[in-house]
Amino acid sequence: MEKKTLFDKIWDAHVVRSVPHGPDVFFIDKHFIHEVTSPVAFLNLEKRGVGVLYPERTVATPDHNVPTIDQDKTIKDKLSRMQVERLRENCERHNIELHDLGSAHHGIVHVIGPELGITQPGMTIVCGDSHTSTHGAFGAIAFGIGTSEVEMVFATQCIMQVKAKKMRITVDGELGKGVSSKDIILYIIAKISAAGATGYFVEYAGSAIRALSMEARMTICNMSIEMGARGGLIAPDETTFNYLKGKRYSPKGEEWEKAVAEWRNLQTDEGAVFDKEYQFDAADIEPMITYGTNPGMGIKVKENIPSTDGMEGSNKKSYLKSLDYMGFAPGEPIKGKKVDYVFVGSCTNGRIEDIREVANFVKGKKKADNITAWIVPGSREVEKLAHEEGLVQILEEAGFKLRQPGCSACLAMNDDKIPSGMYAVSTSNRNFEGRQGPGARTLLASPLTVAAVAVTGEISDPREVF
Ligand SMILES: CC(C)[C@H](C(=O)O)[C@@H](O)C(=O)O
Ligand code: SF4
Repeated sequence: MEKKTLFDKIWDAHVVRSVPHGPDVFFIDKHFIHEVTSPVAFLNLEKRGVGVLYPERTVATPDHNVPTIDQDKTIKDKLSRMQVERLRENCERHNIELHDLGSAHHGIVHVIGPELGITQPGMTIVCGDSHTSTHGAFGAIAFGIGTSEVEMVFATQCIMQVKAKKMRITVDGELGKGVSSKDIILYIIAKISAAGATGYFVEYAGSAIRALSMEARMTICNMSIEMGARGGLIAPDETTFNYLKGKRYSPKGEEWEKAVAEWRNLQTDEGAVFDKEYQFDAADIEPMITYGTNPGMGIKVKENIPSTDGMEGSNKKSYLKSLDYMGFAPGEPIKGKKVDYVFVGSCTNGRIEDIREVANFVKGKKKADNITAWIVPGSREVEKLAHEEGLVQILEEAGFKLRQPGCSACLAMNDDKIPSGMYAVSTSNRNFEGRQGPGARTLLASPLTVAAVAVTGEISDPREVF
C-alpha cells in the first residue's frame, strides 16, 4: 500500500475534484473570519447575489484593530468601528456565529478556535489570515487565504489549491531549563531562514515536539509561516485528545470515542517520503532572540549579532540596512541592550500557559523602571483564567498593565503602538520594520525571556535572572 504522510491523508480526504496539471478543488471544513479581511468578500458576494453556503462552518470574531481598553464603550477609531460594525451586520445577515467584542469567547481568531474545540484533528481550516497555520497543531491542514478566496469559501465551501511540497522537521531530545517552544521555532527559522520553507507544508515531529503541550505546539505551527511555509502541522496524540475533551464544540459521548479512534490514524506512515527533511537536536536550542527585521534574523541570547564577514554586495547592504533600522552594530553582543517596552500577547504567545509562565517568573519581583510592560490576553477565556488563578494580581504587583483581548501591539492596527525608535521585546511573531508602530524596533523572544527583560530592563537570558 502507498505510504502516506499525515498531510497527504488529510489532503486526499478533502479533494472534491482533481484537474490534470491544475489545482485541486479542495473542501474546507471550517472557515474563520475577522473584521479586516472579510468585508470586501461579503460585499462581492452580495454584488453577485450569492449567499454563504454553509454558515454553520463559519465562525467570526473581531480581533485585529479592536481597542484593548474600554471594550464596552463605542469604538473611538472610525475605521475600526466601521469594520467591527460591518462584521456584526454581515454575520447577522448570513447567520454566522460571532464572538463579539465583550462576549465570553471573544478573542484572537487563532486563540478562540482551539479554545472552543472548533479546531479538530483531520480538518481543513482556512481564514483570511496568514497565522491560520496555528491550528495545524491539532493535526489539521490549516492555512491563510486571500480575500478573493474568502469569497470563494463563502460561496462554495471550496477553494482551488495546488498541493504544497512536504517537509518534515524532526526535533529530538530534551529541552534545557528555561527553553520553550518559542525558542524551538525561532531556532529553526534562524537555521533555515525566513524563506527556507517556501512552497512547503511542514510536519513537526520528534520527541521534543511530542513532549510539548497544545499551547506550545500552537506557538510552533503559528510561526511556520515566518519561514515561508504554507502551514505547519503536528500529528494528534493523547495531549491533543486531552486538550479537546469536553471543549464546547468537541464531539461528546459515543461520538467522542468514534472521533478519537479515527484521529489515531492521523499519523504519517512509516516509510512515507517527504520532499525535504531537517533534523535538529533539542539540546542545542537555547533562549533565542531576534536582532533584525525578519524572524529569521535570530540568535541565542548569549551570542553576538553576526558580523559581516563573508557577506557581499546586496546581501551585505540589506543586512546593514536592517541593523541600522534596529540601531545595532555587527558583531556586538545583544545581551545588556536597553529595552523600553515588553509585550506579552498575540496568537503566538497570548495563551494562558504563556501568561502563567510570565507571572511565575515575575512573582515577587518588579519590572525595571525603564520598562513599560503590556500584557494582552489572547481571549476573554484567557483573561478570565488569569484573574481566577491570581496571575493578574501578580502581574499588576510587578508593574505590568493588563489590557483586554485582541491583536494589539502585535501589529499595532489599534492605539497600542510602540513609539518610534523605541525597543520592544515581544512574544509576537513578526519583527518587520514598523510592525509595532512607525519606527518601532521589535525583538522577538519567548514569554520567559520577555519576563526576564521586563525585570532587568535589558536583553537578558532568563536562566541568569533570579
Ligand atoms: C491583517 C492580516 C491579514 C495579517 C495576516 O494575514 O497575517 C495579520 O494577522 C498579521 O499578522 O500580519
Ligand atoms: S495576533 Fe498578530 S499575528 Fe496573530 S492574527 Fe493578530 S495580528 Fe496576526
